[in-house]
Amino acid sequence: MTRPVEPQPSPAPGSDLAIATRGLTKRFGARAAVDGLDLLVPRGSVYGFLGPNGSGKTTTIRMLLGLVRPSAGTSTLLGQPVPQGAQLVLPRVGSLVEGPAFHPYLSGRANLQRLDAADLTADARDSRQRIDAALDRVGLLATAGKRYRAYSLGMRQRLAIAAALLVPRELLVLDEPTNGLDPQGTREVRHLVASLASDGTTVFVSSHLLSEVEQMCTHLGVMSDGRLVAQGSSTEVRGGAAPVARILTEQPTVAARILTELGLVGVEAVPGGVRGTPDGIAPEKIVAALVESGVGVKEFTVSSPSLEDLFVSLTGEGFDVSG
Ligand SMILES: Nc1ncnc2c1ncn2[C@@H]1O[C@H](COP(=O)(O)OP(=O)(O)OP(=O)(O)O)[C@@H](O)[C@H]1O
Repeated sequence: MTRPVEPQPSPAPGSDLAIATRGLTKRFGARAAVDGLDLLVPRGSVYGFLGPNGSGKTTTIRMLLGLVRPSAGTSTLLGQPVPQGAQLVLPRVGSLVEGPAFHPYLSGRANLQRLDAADLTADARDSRQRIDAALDRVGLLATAGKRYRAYSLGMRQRLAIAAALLVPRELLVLDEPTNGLDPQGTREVRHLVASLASDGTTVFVSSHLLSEVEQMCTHLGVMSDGRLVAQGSSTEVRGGAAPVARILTEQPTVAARILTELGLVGVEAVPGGVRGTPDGIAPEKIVAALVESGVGVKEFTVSSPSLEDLFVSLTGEGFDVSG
């Protein structure tokens, strides 16, 4: 049996991390839904937890929040081990996993009042102030008197986030917050996440929609089949993708031979020409070699693959980029 880690009263080493896991694993029967995850989520980041459906994102979030017991591994939230220190840290963590059940015939404000009243740790005397602050934070103060059923999809999701903000939070964990939203609702949630992050709240947001994550995240973690296949700042993750040289020419066979002789990697034919990974070979050297061999170069470009190309190569699956 492993020794339980004691809750720590003061920030632990590594407290610059809002979330840290080591070997976090969840098995359902013989199958590992989450397999040996080492998450590193810096405080103050907006961390996009990306992966196709079924790759293990929700199971990971449920373990982080103490909703499901890991089969192996450890986690800390805001420097506290979970589940051991959960009672100390979870009040500082807001989450949106399945979303609260709202009453359609009550107003946004009345719905928050019900949730606030159910929180036995909250002082009832400050209820009005707390609810107004949460509504204001998500931009719903002016429409707080409208019935929930009259809210747009984006307003409903913002109200769900307001419910998570009834007490001040250092970390927000949002599971697919724009799932099922229309483009306007998606924009509203995206702006809200950006504005929460600008106040210093760390946001951990899962998504299978690349377009969402790309625009709002400072850091990315990419899941594929239960494993974390890439992690780091958005720049670092992008930097992991080698640039590709593309040459438009009417002599693709000769061009391909020259590129291969020069040492480019993965040289292949593309419509109208060839492409390959320069692997450190200077662009001017490539062009010079082609021209010296009499290859007519109509166009030459060196570019990094798009984030989508990268994810397809990491996960073997396409991402829905429609937003
Ligand atoms: N309670 C459970 N019992 C058995 N298998 C489960 C259970 N919960 C999840 N799984 C399986 O674990 C895998 C990961 O599921 P999970 O919901 O974590 O993925 P996800 O990345 O969040 O995908 P989605 O966006 O579709 O929810 C899936 O194959 C799922 O069927």
